[in-house]
Amino acid sequence: MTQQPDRHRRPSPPDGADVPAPPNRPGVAARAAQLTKAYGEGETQVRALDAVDIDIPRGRFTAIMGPSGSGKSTLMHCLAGLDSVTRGRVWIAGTEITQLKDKELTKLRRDRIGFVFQAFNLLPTLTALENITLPMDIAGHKPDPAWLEQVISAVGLQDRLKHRPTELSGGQQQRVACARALASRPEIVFADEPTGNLDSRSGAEVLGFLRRSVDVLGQTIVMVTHDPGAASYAHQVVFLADGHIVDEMDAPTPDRVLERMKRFDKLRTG
Ligand SMILES: Nc1ncnc2c1ncn2[C@@H]1O[C@H](COP(=O)(O)OP(=O)(O)OP(=O)(O)O)[C@@H](O)[C@H]1O
Repeated sequence: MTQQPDRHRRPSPPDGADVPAPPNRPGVAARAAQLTKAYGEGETQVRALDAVDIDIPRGRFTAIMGPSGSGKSTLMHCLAGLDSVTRGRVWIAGTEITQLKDKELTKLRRDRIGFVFQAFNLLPTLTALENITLPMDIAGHKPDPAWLEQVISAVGLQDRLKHRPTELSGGQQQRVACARALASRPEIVFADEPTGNLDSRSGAEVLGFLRRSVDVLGQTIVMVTHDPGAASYAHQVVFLADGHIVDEMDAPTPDRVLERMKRFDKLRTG
């Protein structure tokens, strides 16, 4: 259980030299190089991310943690092509998304990325199954029946497929949202506080499913969370502070993550 602080970081190339390579290695699902995101201008400018280098390993569950305002959501949004970058480059597998036009980016997000948010965002008039396949139906893609069955059985929703969201518990609704994110077999799934609206038991069910979707179904997941217990379901945790990656932890436990987070509090108050 050793920490490997440099595993996902790459040395920063000097300006104009050694342009970072696209992540052709099969082990890298997403990469950011010198990713900087600033909001606003002049004296009121906030640098939410400051020259971040990160590789997201394929087939692993990565949690992103850090104090409030450290840049977690901004990092996730920039990696997923939901937000533009101020400087730097981002790839999803071999595709540099910071070079794509809006339409191409929309298509890439639809076809290659899955999303799970704190709000379940299910359509109330559709059944669970219809919600799960909706993005693929809109895109005109047919789900692979064997894969869909695997995903539905992994989330434990076989008996609930004809129910509408109001007939499901919060945990079940979020499991529908997870199945929807995985239905198209995306290259990477981004989850932003997926258990933020759930009680601890339902949260554990959802996190257990996310972990199984990596271990059993071979998916890649990146999750932003405030909760050390949630982060402990991941294979590794990346810690952000003030827009920088400041630490990483393999095989996290709730206690070790909590201890690490306390050190941020001490820095702030001490
Ligand atoms: N649209 C925006 N306009 C201006 N500043 C923003 C905007 N979005 C984020 N910021 C600022 O960027 C910094 C990083 O924000 P971000 O939401 O990424 O942090 P976070 O770690 O996800 O925070 P939290 O844990 O509170 O959700 C913060 O200082 C925030 O106020």
